[in-house]
Amino acid sequence: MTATRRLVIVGGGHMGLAIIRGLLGGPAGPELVVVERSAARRELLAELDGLTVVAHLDLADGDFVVLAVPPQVFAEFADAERHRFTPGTPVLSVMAGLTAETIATALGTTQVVRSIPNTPSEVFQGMSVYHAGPQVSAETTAQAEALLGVIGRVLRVDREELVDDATAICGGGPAFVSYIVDAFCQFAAARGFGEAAGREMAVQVFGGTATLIAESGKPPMQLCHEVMTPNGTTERGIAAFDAAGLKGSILTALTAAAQRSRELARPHGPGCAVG
Ligand SMILES: NC(=O)C1=CN([C@@H]2O[C@H](COP(=O)(O)OP(=O)(O)OC[C@H]3O[C@@H](n4cnc5c(N)ncnc54)[C@H](O)[C@@H]3O)[C@@H](O)[C@H]2O)C=CC1
Ligand SMILES: O=C(O)[C@@H]1CCC=N1
Repeated sequence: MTATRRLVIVGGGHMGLAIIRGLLGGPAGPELVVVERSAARRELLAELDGLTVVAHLDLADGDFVVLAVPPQVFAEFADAERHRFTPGTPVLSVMAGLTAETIATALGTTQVVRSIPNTPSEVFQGMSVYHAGPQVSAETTAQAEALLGVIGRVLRVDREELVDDATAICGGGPAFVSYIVDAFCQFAAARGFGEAAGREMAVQVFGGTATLIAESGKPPMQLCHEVMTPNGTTERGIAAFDAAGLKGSILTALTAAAQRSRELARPHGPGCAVG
């Protein structure tokens, strides 16, 4: 990223802030600027050392732009700001749904990398998936990959539509996992564990299992069966999952999320209003 003058992040919401926190905690890089239109949000962002917070976009040669506004406001943003972009302005979009072509056409730059990161980027445990088409230069691709690499792991895909599926798996994944962790915490609380103890157990089980899956290289269902002592306690629990169709529900949820990403590609289409 040596060629980059400033990293300009547009949108300092949940995802923008997770990226900013990750970048601020990583090795020294170019000047970091966030453009945020909400005054309350700017106040919160201003508490971070090493970050320049502004209300309005202003671009110069050498700036690398990260778009982290909701997809529903992108068209309005592009209408207001396209005059600041040149055909060579490098852009990394983290917006769900919107295709690189839509973004490139709206802003008048050919240099658009489309990605989907996730909130664990804040603690360097992100999982980002990106696509860079043939019109994107090697330099822009390398800058985008280097940025995402500071905040976690990065996977490049050669078909852009896979970014929609990765949006379900990686982008939304932390929400799906947190939802399940919450159920573990609820059970612990109902059985009389204090909140901290329930949280500690649940987090260590999820983190420990993720590490075990990664380090053992074993298929997840093999590890599942290694826990299921015949006629034991876990077998009873998995039978309850199967009876409730849990795995089917998870597949349905991932499919729905990926479908929503594809819907968001049509920002003015039915069902694409904010909220
Ligand atoms: N939250 C997440 O875990 C993930 C979000 N994303 C994507 O990141 C983007 C942002 O999502 P969130 O951070 O969750 O939303 P958010 O609503 O928390 O943040 C969006 C921020 O953009 C600001 N904003 C809106 N229009 C603006 C403009 N014209 N100029 C400057 N700032 C503007 C808002 O004030 C707000 O602070 C979305 O496109 C979403 O699809 C991608 C991956 C994961
Ligand atoms: O829910 C959303 O639309 C965004 C994209 C992936 C995670 N959050």
